[in-house]
Amino acid sequence: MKRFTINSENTSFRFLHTDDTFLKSINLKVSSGECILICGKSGSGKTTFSRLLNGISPNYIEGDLTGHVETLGLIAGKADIEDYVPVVGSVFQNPKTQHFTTNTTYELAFAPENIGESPNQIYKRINEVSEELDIKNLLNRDIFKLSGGQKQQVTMAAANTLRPKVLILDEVTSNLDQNAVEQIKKMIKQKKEQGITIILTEHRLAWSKGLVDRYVLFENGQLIQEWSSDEFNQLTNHELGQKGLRAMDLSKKHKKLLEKEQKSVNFQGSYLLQAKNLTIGYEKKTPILSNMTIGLSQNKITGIIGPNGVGKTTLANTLTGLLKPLAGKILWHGQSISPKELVKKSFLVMQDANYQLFNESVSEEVLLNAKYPEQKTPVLEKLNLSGLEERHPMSLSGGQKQRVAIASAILSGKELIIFDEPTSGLDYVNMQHFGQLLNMLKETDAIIAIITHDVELTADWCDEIINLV
Ligand SMILES: Nc1ncnc2c1ncn2[C@@H]1O[C@H](COP(=O)(O)OP(=O)(O)OP(=O)(O)O)[C@@H](O)[C@H]1O
Ligand SMILES: Nc1ncnc2c1ncn2[C@@H]1O[C@H](COP(=O)(O)OP(=O)(O)OP(=O)(O)O)[C@@H](O)[C@H]1O
Repeated sequence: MKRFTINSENTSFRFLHTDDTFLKSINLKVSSGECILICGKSGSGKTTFSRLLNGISPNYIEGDLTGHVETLGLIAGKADIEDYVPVVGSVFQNPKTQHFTTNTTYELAFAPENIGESPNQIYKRINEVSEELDIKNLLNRDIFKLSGGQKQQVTMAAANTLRPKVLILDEVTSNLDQNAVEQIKKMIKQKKEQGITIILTEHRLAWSKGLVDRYVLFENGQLIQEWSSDEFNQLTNHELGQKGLRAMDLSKKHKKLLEKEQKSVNFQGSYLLQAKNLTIGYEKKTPILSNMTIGLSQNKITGIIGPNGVGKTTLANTLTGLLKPLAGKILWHGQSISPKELVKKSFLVMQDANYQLFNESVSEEVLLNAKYPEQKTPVLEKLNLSGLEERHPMSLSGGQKQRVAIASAILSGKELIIFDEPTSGLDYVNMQHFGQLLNMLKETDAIIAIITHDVELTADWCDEIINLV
């Protein structure tokens, strides 16, 4: 009888303290060297299922598991989490939750050290894996001082140091630029040739072309459809959209995006917020971006794009007053404005929603400092969060957390709202709804900027683009 690397038979799972079984009777068999992509709307159960494959559930995220699910002979519910460590490498949706150390090199050394390897072996592994992903420049750095994309790359490398036979990658490209995505694609191709089994859970599908053998669709905790890559490639964007999925072909959107680029700022124009000769960074000696002149308007959505580590988040921190400029001026209605005043006027939705969810329930979270509390119900409805008002924000799926942070920003009524990678956990439908909310926000005269690597979001919803290089 053929032995599968992953074998799930009638797997069902009910979260602790909940009444209903969430995952329902999942059947999936995956062979060695296969690459499977699990797609589906935000909250459909992609992460919940993948956690049964790497031991996180039910070991850490507890619940009632029935049926049978095994990964390389390790049976969920019976095997300890330590048994999975050497053979299953995982990258979680939010890299922050999985760092064990504060230095990138220590982070890569962590797993091999734990299984008692010699310093020489560890050094060799770090060397190999950082070369493979082209991240040698990120070694020996403070993890907390990395950009979002850089963190994602280090986490990807750390998941690979032990050369696991199965890789579970939860939205690994959501914060990455084109170049970094290409490195990851190259690596996955090599892994497949070596017989490694790969499970991707993704909303952005375009990058997976030519890489994935089978696509499976989750909906409301059920696996409802399966396609070969050929079958999937034949689906039109319209058909994908009907299933709540994003487009496979982004070339037209790319072109449209580049046409929108904001070439230079005309100070005669109506830029409410202007930055003149702005130099930003964390230390005077090593500025991140120098002598920039840019403007943000009311009634327009400005996309801020550029490669990983170029300084997009640093710019957002500066424009919202969290970081002092190293040189240059920020003007509001033509008048100089201090960082303290900027803080009062602005709301920054951070790249990692975990950093800004502090309350006990979704409702409390979105109403904290809300200027428009009466808009709570329609905004939550638009963001598909109705029914989750009493849930603890930390028990939500990645995309749901992201939408809670977005709802807080919209209800805050602040004059300047910057979203840092707001769509990393969002499916097609939620992305469109988010875009529609942005259009409504435009009418309130708020200044809206979006930092993103999401081509679809930028091409569809941004009126102007600031391309940082
Ligand atoms: N500990 C928990 N208790 C109760 N419900 C939970 C818990 N963790 C997750 N859920 C719910 O289970 C559902 C599936 O979540 P999951 O993270 O698997 O979704 P997902 O498809 O990966 O979504 P996303 O694309 O947003 O990451 C969501 O509705 C989520 O709120
Ligand atoms: N607290 C910090 N102290 C020092 N350097 C930092 C700090 N935070 C970020 N950096 C560095 O500043 C540079 C710009 O980072 P930033 O987060 O602004 O990039 P980004 O364009 O938003 O990248 P990404 O697309 O990967 O999110 C990076 O090289 C990063 O390593």
